Amino acid sequence: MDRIRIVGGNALNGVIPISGAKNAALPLIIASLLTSDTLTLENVPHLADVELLLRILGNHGVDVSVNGRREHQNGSYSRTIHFTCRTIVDTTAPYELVSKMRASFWVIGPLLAREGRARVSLPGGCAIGTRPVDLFIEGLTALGAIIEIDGGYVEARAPKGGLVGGTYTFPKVSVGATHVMLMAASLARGKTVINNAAREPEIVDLAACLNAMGAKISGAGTSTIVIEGVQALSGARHRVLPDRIETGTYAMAVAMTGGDVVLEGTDAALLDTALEAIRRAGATVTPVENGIRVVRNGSDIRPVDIVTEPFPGFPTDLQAQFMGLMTRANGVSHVTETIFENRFMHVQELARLGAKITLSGQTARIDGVSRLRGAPVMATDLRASVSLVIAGLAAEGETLVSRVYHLDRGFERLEEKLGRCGAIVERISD
Ligand SMILES: CC(=O)N[C@H]1[C@@H](OP(=O)(O)OP(=O)(O)OC[C@H]2O[C@@H](n3ccc(=O)[nH]c3=O)[C@H](O)[C@@H]2O)O[C@H](CO)[C@@H](O)[C@@H]1O
Ligand SMILES: C=C(OP(=O)(O)O)C(=O)O
Repeated sequence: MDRIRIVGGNALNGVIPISGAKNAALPLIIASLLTSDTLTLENVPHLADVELLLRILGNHGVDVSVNGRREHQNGSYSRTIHFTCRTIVDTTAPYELVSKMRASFWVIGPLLAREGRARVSLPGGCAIGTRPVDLFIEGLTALGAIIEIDGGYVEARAPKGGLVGGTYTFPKVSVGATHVMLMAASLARGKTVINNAAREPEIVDLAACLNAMGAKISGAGTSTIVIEGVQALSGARHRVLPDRIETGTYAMAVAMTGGDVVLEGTDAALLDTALEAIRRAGATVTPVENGIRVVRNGSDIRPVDIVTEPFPGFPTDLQAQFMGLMTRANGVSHVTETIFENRFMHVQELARLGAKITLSGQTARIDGVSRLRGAPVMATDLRASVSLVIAGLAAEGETLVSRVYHLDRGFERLEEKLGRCGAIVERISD
């Protein structure tokens, strides 16, 4: 199993190209199930999660053709992928595939809308909480679906004549269930109103792509989304938006090590709250043409308290990385996690590097230390694993991160991107 070896202590200087967003690419790829025409997606990142989803869609009858691999001078590459699903050949998404990644559960929306039935295994994904699917079931039921859970599978049927528009108010904000409602309601008869919808940029990106395919969605990016159902969707061409979590991760890495880096191909507006927290921690963060420049030269890292919240709040997917940064702050900070009940597994691994963190319920108190020391550590989930990389970059000596398959789910060519900016980071294949 691969490991990542880091020798800490170098500042980061240079340019880091930001890839297309994993969490936008996944629902966009799933949307290809909604049409018999070709959906073309540009800027699709090369990640384990994307490759797995391509396999899952192949199982449903989607023909996938990858082209346009384009090397950039800075080491990123985007791919253009064409998806064509003339007919859905299988409406079952099996346990073996769905249990590996939570987003694969989202195929339930298009399968149900286009074929009138879906049998989808209960999902897996990062072990960061219980992650139930009750909101998906309630939302789809509001569109007339009849749903049962049997043998670990969610079995859903549309009423005769297909899904019908309805009104659903989410009792709690859910990104995934909002994606699924957008896809399902786009092909329902009549009008759907979703209240307390997720407002994440990835929702806006999916709505834009669906509208390019002929859907009639308004209000994406606000709490109320209205969808006028249409009879069929057509093909379209759409570019995946930049990855705001990858952007924030590298911005925090620079704030941690010091240095001067331009994050290229991204947009500060996607992560205002996180960038503001990085500024308060002492880095200079400036939007520049086609990206963001992050600089910290000499100044201390200041302690900053954060609380994770749905967009536009501080993203839970940057919580572990920010905690990594705070381990070196010149004072006490607090990190409160409100989205997932078990997203603190990086705490004990950061402690191996010398971090001082105490947990009390959903809040971590971080007593900043003046130095971290390299150590063997274990990745426990996707974002936790990259928080260990950030800490390792600033630690004295060697840090060895094991279980890097977690990292490969969401960070494209991480060691190459950091290496080009002066970090000593390499992958060791045993
Ligand atoms: C592939 C992808 O885009 N994943 C992101 C997505 O995950 P995901 O879409 O799974 O996250 P949700 O927004 O649905 O989850 C938010 C909260 O709602 C709860 N919930 C959700 C659905 C449900 O039926 N019942 C329920 O109780 C969850 O357990 C969690 O506590 O949004 C999360 C929150 O920003 C991010 O951390 C993930 O990176
Ligand atoms: C938690 C994440 O992914 P997933 O929802 O697929 O587990 C993530 O991207 O940080």
